[in-house]
Amino acid sequence: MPKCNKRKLPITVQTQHEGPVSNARTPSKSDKSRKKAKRTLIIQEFHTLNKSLSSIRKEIEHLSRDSSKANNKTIEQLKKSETRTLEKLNDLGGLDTYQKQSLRGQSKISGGDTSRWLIDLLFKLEILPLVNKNTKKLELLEVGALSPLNYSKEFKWIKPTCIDLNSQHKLIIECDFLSVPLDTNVSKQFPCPFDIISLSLVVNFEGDISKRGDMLIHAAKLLEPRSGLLFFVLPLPCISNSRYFNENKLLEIISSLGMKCIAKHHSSKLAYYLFKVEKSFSVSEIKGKFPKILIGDGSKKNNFCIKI
Ligand SMILES: C[S@@+](CC[C@H](N)C(=O)[O-])C[C@H]1O[C@@H](n2cnc3c(N)ncnc32)[C@H](O)[C@@H]1O
Repeated sequence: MPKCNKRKLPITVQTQHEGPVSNARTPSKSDKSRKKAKRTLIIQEFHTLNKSLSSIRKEIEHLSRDSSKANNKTIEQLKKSETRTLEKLNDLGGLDTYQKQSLRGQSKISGGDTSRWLIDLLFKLEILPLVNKNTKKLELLEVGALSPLNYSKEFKWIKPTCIDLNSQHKLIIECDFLSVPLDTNVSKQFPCPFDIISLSLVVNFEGDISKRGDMLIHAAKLLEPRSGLLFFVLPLPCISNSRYFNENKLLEIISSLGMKCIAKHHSSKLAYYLFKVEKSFSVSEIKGKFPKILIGDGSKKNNFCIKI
């Protein structure tokens, strides 16, 4: 059974332990908010460094195609920046620490485990519960799973396949979503097509804007034709405050991938969507249709984008 190709992690993973936990007293409210602020800072810093690393590596790749002297000098400088960025990521504790901080903060920072929004919706849409005992369980692919138990209350109806670039549990398959094979015969680990794919706070984690587009394309291809559901969550500022992206652009991309939005919700921090597959699409027809172009400028805006 071919194993899913592991993507090289951008960092040498090195776990940093938090300071000793004192049992002497119950943590006060200010202790908790200090910890929460620290967690948020680590997560934000990790995202920023990860994004810089992606841009630096893309630039090196681009310049390496032309081996002029001037380019060689710039490449050398870029490689130094790459090393410095990797060192900073290492100092933060790497992807492992980022994930542990994200997991601890899942209920607070993300405003709750996002899977609960999906589950409530599946009940509202009468997709759950599965009333007929003989009905096959829903095959769900959870990408970027920090715990294999997010759907434990629904195990009688839902069969999750959990993956992550850096697995935190033996039930989470360590692999890159983009290498999940489309054909079940290639690997029994992945029972595609899937009824549901969860891309919750994963696409914004990827620093390369073209790979973000590739993730949406891959999700659309892996879903059950005409009924598959894509659960998609982004931090709200990605669609509400970006120079290059907004909800209209997201929905245009989704529509060109043959899907339509059947539900959405904006919390104070996150934008939740449920997209449903309606028809097939051709990758060659949509490639190049969604470039990075300025939608609206402003000093307080961010640069989030998804490119196809
Ligand atoms: C913010 S964290 C976890 C998000 C979690 N799903 C949630 O909703 O709270 C993002 C996770 O996505 C994982 N990830 C990012 N890109 C991935 C990819 N291409 N394949 C698999 N996992 C990926 C990262 O390793 C990280 O653990």
